[in-house]
Amino acid sequence: MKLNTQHPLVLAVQDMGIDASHAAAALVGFARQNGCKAASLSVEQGLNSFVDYLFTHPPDAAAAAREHSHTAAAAAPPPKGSAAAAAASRKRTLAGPAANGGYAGLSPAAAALTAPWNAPLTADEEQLDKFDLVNLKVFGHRGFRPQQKAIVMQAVAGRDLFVLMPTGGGKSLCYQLPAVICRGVTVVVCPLLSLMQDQVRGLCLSPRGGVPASFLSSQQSAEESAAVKRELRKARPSVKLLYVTPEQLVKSDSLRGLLQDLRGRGLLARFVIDEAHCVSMWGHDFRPDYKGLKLLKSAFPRVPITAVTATATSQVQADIKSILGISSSAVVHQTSFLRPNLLFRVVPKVREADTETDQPLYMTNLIKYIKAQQAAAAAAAAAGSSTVKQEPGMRGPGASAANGSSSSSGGGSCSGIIYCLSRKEAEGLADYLRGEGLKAGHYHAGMTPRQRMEVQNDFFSGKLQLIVATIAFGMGIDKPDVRFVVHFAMSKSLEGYYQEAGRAGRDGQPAECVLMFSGADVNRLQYMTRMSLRGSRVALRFANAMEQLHTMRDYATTERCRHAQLLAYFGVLHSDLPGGSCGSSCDVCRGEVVPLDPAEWQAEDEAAEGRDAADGVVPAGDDGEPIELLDSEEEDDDEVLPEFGCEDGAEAVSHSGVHVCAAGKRPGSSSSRRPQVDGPPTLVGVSTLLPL
Ligand SMILES: Nc1ncnc2c1ncn2[C@@H]1O[C@H](COP(=O)(O)OP(=O)(O)OP(=O)(O)O)[C@@H](O)[C@H]1O
Repeated sequence: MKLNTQHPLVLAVQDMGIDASHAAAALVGFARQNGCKAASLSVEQGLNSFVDYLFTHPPDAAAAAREHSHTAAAAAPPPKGSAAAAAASRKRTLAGPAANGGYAGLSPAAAALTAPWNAPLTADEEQLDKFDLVNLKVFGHRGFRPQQKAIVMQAVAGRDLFVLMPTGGGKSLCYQLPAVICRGVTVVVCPLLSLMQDQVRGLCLSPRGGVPASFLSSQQSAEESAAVKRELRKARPSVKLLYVTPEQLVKSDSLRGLLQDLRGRGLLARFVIDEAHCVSMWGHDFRPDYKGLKLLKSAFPRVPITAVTATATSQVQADIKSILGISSSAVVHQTSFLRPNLLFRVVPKVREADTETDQPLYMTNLIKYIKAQQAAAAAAAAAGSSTVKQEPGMRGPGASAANGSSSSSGGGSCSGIIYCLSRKEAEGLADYLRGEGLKAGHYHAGMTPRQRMEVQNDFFSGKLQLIVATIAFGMGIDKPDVRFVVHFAMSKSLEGYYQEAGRAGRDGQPAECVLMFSGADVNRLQYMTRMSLRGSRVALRFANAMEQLHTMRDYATTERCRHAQLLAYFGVLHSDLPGGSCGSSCDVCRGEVVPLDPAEWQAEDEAAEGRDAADGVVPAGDDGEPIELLDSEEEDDDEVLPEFGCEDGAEAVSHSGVHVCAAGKRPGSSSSRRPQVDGPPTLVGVSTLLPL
């Protein structure tokens, strides 16, 4: 390694489990031996000093100026010609290292550069209040979206909160920003391990310097979780956000003991219940362990709670509040559910064979649709436009080939997600699309965590343009430029559909959500629901699941503004869409409905009734594979299985807490399946090299 000795070197280390400080010391020693001025400091030192600064220094220009003169006086002159010298010559240095006791051996200007949020403030920045300043410097946002700031302010004031925002609305900031500002640790309950890992990685590796975050999971090694716990026991833990699964929080006495210890020291800032709809059995993704979270209010009565979800009807909201013990008068923040940039369409899944390809017509149309989308994106990129105007007369994949041209694009890249009902269907369709020259990958819960991570990364990097997936894909996926989401088969509920479809167009640019409707798919879902939830113990849930399925079917088969139907379902039609229809953001309002054949799904419905009377038949999809209503990595999670295993080793399918045993088997308490996980290494710390 050759070092540039002209520049001082700062090694910022976040030590939360891995022994990064040893590595840092070794590197610093090496750098010094090679004539470099070098020092190490912790990333969290920078963040803490910034937060401390905000509390001790009101953001007015005079105070900032005083701080500047104080730090400037204390500063040792940085080496001439260095970046640090340039920084020191700029107007003001925000971070007061002397006051905050950090950065031994570094000049303030050099210290300021070690974490970008400590960089000198511009005159404009000095006018910002602490919320705007943290939003800008730590999260990189120039402003707040509707409701975000009010939520953040109330969180910092210690209120219980209920946050209801659509997919991609910006819910994470509503608890991550208060976590940065507030003293102590914010505990985030998160349903999926992969989601926790993504969030922690995103926070720690932020280009703006990172927010110290970590997680506890049963899939960590003992050393890793011990290191995280050791950090939490410190007088001043560096971790600002700690992610845990509901299972851990409910079942682990030692974790709760640790949290009680933090609470006793005034260092437990808040509980956040992410995907809070999982708490309610009326929600579309009920998960029994979430119900156990009712213990939080009794065990930690003074610790505020934020419940966060993208989908909750008023019944589900009431249920969540009652279970979590959030007072009914707690502030509910609900932003508009209207996503006007999304164009909703429903198209028939025409099964007749295409005479040219011998494939069902819906396959031909799907290919044409995707290629047309890509062509339009390329054309838009070539024309230097970031969007392509949605032209009347354009159709989704169920329409005739002649109409299969594109309707939306957000520029050069054209990513899409295609949701399937079963793993086999997802694999088969991805294969088929690749055969057609499309860059497609598949994703489902049957893949190893490493395989899933690879596919996800390829999708993010653009190596793959299409992901063909079961519903295992998507929660927490923050890819802004997904231009279309096609449902190859309908979802099991309208809430699920809106959440999945809502992964399109998170950047606010035009995007399409196309549902390929077929009576056969209604039948598949209906039959599987019957099989999975029948029995007296779950009678209510069964009835609820069927109602959800029928609401979904009605969405597809009713010729009424699609946006209006969705908003009415969430009970916000009048506030979000005062005119009662979107005007031009759905096939109905654009007069582009491709007619469905009512006889098809009505006949299927009756057929399903008939089949349901016949007993003991394992429901199967077109491909002969059992249909997966439910597809979650959690089925491989040994935190979940013990409570929901099946008798006699019968195969258990699990998704979001709904466990299905093979016909005739009762749910039991087997913990025999302990999966091998070969996922990516658990992230408990990061280190960053920052040359000055
Ligand atoms: N104030 C803001 N300004 C600019 N971008 C923002 C702002 N708030 C959030 N974002 C961005 O919006 C995107 C979506 O945010 P986030 O992931 O929090 O959505 P979400 O509501 O949690 O969605 P989901 O329900 O899908 O998880 C992210 O890329 C985030 O950085």
